[in-house]
Amino acid sequence: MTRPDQRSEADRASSTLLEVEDLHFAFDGKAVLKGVSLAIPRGKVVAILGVSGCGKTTLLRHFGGQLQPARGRVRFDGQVVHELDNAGLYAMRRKMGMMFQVSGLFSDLSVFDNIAYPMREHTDLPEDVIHDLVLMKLHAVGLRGACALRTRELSGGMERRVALARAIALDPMLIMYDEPFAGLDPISLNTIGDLIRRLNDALGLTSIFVTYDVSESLKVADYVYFLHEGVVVAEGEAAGMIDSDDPFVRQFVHAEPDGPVRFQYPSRPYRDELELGTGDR
Ligand SMILES: Nc1ncnc2c1ncn2[C@@H]1O[C@H](COP(=O)(O)OP(=O)(O)OP(=O)(O)O)[C@@H](O)[C@H]1O
Repeated sequence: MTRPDQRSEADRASSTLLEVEDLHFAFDGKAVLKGVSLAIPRGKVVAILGVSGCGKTTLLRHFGGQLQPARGRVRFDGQVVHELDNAGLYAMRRKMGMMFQVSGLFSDLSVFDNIAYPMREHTDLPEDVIHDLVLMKLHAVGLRGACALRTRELSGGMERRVALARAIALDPMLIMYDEPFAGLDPISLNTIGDLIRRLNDALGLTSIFVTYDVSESLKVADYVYFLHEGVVVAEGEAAGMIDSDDPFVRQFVHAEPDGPVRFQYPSRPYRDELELGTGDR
């Protein structure tokens, strides 16, 4: 018989698609992640927020197994990512779609062929099926009519949408977005935010995006984590963040220039600096 505490542990594990436990990582001796723990529930849209350089991309690269943790683990769909062999990693990555800030599309291929590319590489589907699937993916992002264009002919917002269609080409369980809103005009930005939400719900995905864009995150995500100096400093339902009195959340949500995230780069006391060269007084 299953004890209630065992059952709740099992329920939690099955409702969580990706779990990060006490993750540590350093680049050349410089600690970037210092014990990050978080959980991404199946079916939800989760935002990971933090200032530029706080380690968001580094964290995503652990999710995909591109980086190995110094300590701690990432568990995806029940498997510890850094314990997988090459075949295991390959199979896991088939379940993940990724959209980067830089689209990574092939500029000399058409929009159609960019979406067809992962299908041709990773499946044995016949061309007529690939044709219909590509049009479905493009339709989902509103760009079926653009299928014959070269990607170099696209605007930044359209390029991002094509990258999104490519990220869902192989019907992933999880889709990860690295700075999906960066550098977009307000209309394209809202379009991408709206697509992240709608595709997640319509396709039964789980979505994670890392960004510094608080206002868009609070509109799109179910749950948000705040990352700062290598750890999660705050988390909660997106809907409750505007009224939060957590100092870190307040600073971020209300874009206050100073607070727990310091305006000044760490330095000696200003008075000491000013007195340099003036001799003892
Ligand atoms: N390959 C690397 N080698 C050495 N240091 C790196 C490398 N990649 C990232 N870093 C450093 O690690 C820290 C975290 O970088 P990361 O790109 O994860 O941050 P981020 O929060 O995604 O920032 P941004 O939004 O600006 O991309 C930064 O200080 C960065 O300079």
